[in-house]
Order: sequence, then C-alpha cells, then structure tokens
Amino acid sequence: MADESYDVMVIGTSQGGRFLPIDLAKAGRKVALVERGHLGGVCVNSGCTPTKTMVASARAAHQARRGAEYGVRTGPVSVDLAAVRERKRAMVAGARENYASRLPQDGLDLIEGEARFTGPKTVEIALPDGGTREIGAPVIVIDTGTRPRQLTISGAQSVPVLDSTSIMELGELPEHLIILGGGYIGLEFGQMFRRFGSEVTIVQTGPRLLMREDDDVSDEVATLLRDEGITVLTSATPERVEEAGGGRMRLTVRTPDGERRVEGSHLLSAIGRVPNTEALTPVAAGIRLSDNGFIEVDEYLETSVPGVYAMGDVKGGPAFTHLSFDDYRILRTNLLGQGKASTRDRIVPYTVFIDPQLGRVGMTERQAAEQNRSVRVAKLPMSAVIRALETGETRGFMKAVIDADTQQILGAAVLGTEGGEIMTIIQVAMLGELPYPAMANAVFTHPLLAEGLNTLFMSLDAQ
Ligand SMILES: Cc1cc2nc3c(=O)[nH]c(=O)nc-3n(C[C@H](O)[C@H](O)[C@H](O)COP(=O)(O)OP(=O)(O)OC[C@H]3O[C@@H](n4cnc5c(N)ncnc54)[C@H](O)[C@@H]3O)c2cc1C
Ligand SMILES: NC(=O)c1ccc[n+]([C@@H]2O[C@H](COP(=O)([O-])OP(=O)(O)OC[C@H]3O[C@@H](n4cnc5c(N)ncnc54)[C@H](O)[C@@H]3O)[C@@H](O)[C@H]2O)c1
Repeated sequence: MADESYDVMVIGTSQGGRFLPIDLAKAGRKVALVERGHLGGVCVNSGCTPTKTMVASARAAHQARRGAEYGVRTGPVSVDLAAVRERKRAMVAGARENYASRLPQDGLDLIEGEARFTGPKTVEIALPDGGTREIGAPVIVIDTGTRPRQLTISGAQSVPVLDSTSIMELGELPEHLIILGGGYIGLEFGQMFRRFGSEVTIVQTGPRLLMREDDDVSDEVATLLRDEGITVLTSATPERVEEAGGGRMRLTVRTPDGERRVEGSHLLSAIGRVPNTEALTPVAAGIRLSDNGFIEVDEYLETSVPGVYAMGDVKGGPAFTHLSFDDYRILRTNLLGQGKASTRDRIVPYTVFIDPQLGRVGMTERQAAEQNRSVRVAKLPMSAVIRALETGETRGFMKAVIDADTQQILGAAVLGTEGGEIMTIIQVAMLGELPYPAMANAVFTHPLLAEGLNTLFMSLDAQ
C-alpha cells in the first residue's frame, strides 16, 4: 500500500498534455501531477518555442542581407548572439509563466520531483529536499518525453559536445559549427547558425537529409542549404573527434570515398532522441517497453498494464507537440467517459522550420509505392506561384500524392515560403475528404500562395 492515494497521477508536464490534469481535476478527480524539471516540458523550455524564436532572428538577418534584391539599402549585417539569446530566454520565461498560471485548480497537486514506479499502480517520488513520497493511483498517465541521444564516438568525452539545449545558450557565435545529424534538429540549427554568420558543416550518416522524405524533397533541401553556403556531407559516418589546438576540434568521418577530416570550433550532436524511461523504472510496474526503450501502447494509449497510459514522445513514433496534444484529447475523452477515442487513422502533419519551410502531411510518394497503391503525383515549382515571385521567395516546390482511383489526396509536401501553412490547407482538404478537383477549382484569393494550389492540382488534368 502507498502512503497517499489519488484518483489519477500524471507524470511529466508537457506543452501537449498540459490540460489533461486540469480537466480531470475540474471533473472532480483528485489528481497528482509530478514534474522533475521545468514546467511545460521540452516544447516550451528547450524545443519548439526557443528554436522558433531563434529561427525568426536568423530569418531577419537573412532578409536584411537580401535587402538590395528588393531595392532596399542596408549596411553590413551582423548578429549579436547574446541579444538573440535574451529574446529567446524572455520568450521561454513567458511561456513557462503562462503554463504555471493555469495550473492552480481545486483537486490538483503539483509535486516537484522525479517519479519511479515501485509497482503497477504505485510510484515513489524523489523530492528536491532528498525526501520521498509514495503515491498510489488506479489511473496513471506517463508523459515523460525524450532527451538527446548521447554521442558515443571515440573522443566524444574529451571535447565539448553541444546538444539542442546547450547550443541555444551560447553567447558568442561559433566560427565553424560541425553538426552531426541531418534530421529536423540538425537542419534547423544548421541554417540558423549559418544565417547568424557561422561556417556550418552538416554530417549525416544516411544517404540523404531528412530520411523520411521522398528523394526529391531531400535533394531540394540539400540544394537550398548548400546555396546558403552550408557544407552538407551525406553517407558520412563520424568515427572519432579530437582536440586540434587553439580551441578547435577535428572530426574524422568515414565516407564512401574514404576517410575525411573536418575541423571546427564547435560540435553539435543532433543524432536523435531517447525515451525518458530509465529513471521511471516502468518495468517495476510490468509495463512493456519496445527494444529501444519506448513505452508500448495500444490505439487507446493504454500500456500493457490496464489503467496505465502513455502519451507524447515516450511512446515512440512521430514526435511532435501537436501529437502529444492530440493524445491529450484522446485520454480526456476516454478517461472522462465521453466516448472511445483512438489514434487510428490519425492524419499526421508536421513542419520542418527551415526557410523556406517544409510542410508535410500524410503519405509520401515512396510510402504509396511501398503499399502498392496506384497514385498520381502533382508537382509545381514555387517559381510558378505569382505570390512567391512577387515576394521574391521562389525556392522549393509543392507536391501532392493522389489516389488514382478515388481522386482523394493521400499526402503532400510543400517546400516553400509559408510551406507549413499551405500544407495545412491541403490537410484540411484531406480531413474533409475532398477529391483533388475541388482544390483545382476552388476560388482562392489572388494573389495568395494558396492560389498556387489551383495550379498544382490542375496540373493533374494536363498530364
Ligand atoms: C530542439 C527541438 C525543437 C522542436 N521543435 C518542434 C516543433 O517545432 N514542433 C513540434 O511539434 N515539435 C517540436 N519538437 C518536439 C516536441 O518538443 C516534443 O514532441 C514534445 O515536447 C513532446 O511532448 P511530450 O508530451 O512527450 O513531453 P515532453 O515535452 O518531452 O515533457 C516531458 C516532461 O516529463 C518530465 N519527466 C521525465 N521523466 C520524469 C520522471 N521520471 N519524473 C517526473 N518528471 C519526468 C520532464 O522533465 C519533462 O518536463 C522539438 C523538439 C526539440 C528537442
Ligand atoms: N519542426 C519540428 O517539428 C521539430 C524540430 C526539431 C525536432 N523535432 C522532433 O525531435 C525529434 C528528434 O530530432 P533529431 O533531428 O535529433 O532526430 P531525427 O531522428 O529526426 O534525425 C537524426 C538524424 O541523425 C542521423 N544520424 C544518426 N546517427 C548519426 C551519427 N552518429 N552521425 C551523424 N548522423 C547521424 C540520422 O540519419 C537522422 O537523419 C524529431 O524526430 C522530431 O520529431 C521536431
């Protein structure tokens, strides 16, 4: 028996799941909310909010440098990284306060400390003062997220290795930033620091950047980054790193053409993330984990232990705040007896916040081929969109994958200015199950980027 009992315990306070404990408390449940770090989790403190705030600074620098293209005179552009960091810190502090201000509720106890399962429905919490509390609850929701995967190559212990959190605390610009990983984090920081003024090299083990995307999308992203002066090495496996003197370091990478050495002043590891499940000891509760430590759940987000649920990144699969938020919707519905919601057939959108953005939803062309689906593919360069021409933002393209039999839109990639917003228009069409001709013939305002969707889908009739 635990010392104290609650109706529900939620472990972790993410941006996605922030309303679940509040809603449950409002509905009369006695709720314990446990957090070992800052309120709000990764998104607010070290993920979406700070990165997108800094991406905005990088874009301002980029646009200032492009002034002459628009007939605007500017002087030499330089970036004050400490001021960028201040803007970021203020944004994070505001988001954190906003979270905290919503928490006080009758029936909701926020407990600061680290949770660890001691049995199927009991959790011990290690408190900051060194004490512990043991709490039991018939319903437990795990929302403990992920953290950066540690770099283990030879020499990694002997040089400073930055991760996605510590790089945002730099006060001075790296002279040459080497980035390991060509995923979301590597690309967003790579372009950001290039625009701040650093030399940047991205080292990617895979044969392409953004390995989940179609080849043409990955290739175009690589072209965009190279055009901005970033060195992109693909099929390049980091082997060892060592000090090179003068505060520099030397990375040795294996490539199909042999060994290659890259010297830089800073090293960022962005090679993926691992679940926060060690300290939690879910195995003590009998909760089944996948081979790589993520918590296994069914479509109702229930773990192998009835009454114990997992939401957000800790359950593996696509890791985005809006999915954590949708997990909250599902759990709210099911735990408050408002119906039976599930993750089945969930359309997953995401946006990579490089500039121009990559907005993505649904199936890629490759996934459609793997499923032997009969599809048609529409593609339009952004340089064919009048709004993009007028605003001088013509890089990239739009692409949609259509079911050849039903005319339904299966997926889309919009690599272009405001690509995330344009992708969302296509996502809404998918949610409404509109056949592609409805998009080809819709009356969209001239001259918006959305108007390009007419041209994109009309191109199928010209094929
Ligand atoms: C640099 C970066 C940029 C990102 N940008 C975006 C973006 O633009 N858009 C997007 O959708 N997603 C983005 N993400 C991903 C997004 O941040 C995550 O998908 C989201 O935060 C997942 O939320 P979550 O519910 O898994 O919980 P998390 O936000 O991971 O929070 C988990 C919480 O649990 C706490 N915790 C862990 N273990 C314990 C324990 N044993 N006891 C008590 N508390 C514990 C942690 O302290 C943490 O506060 C980004 C991520 C990173 C790293
Ligand atoms: N805009 C967004 O929504 C956004 C932004 C940032 C992060 N995130 C989330 O955070 C998660 C983690 O991002 P991430 O970029 O760290 O992971 P990722 O899995 O997206 O990319 C990691 C990349 O590193 C490569 N890699 C692996 N080991 C390597 C090594 N030793 N050396 C060089 N390259 C190596 C992989 O091939 C892969 O392409 C993402 O899955 C995403 O869900 C989302």
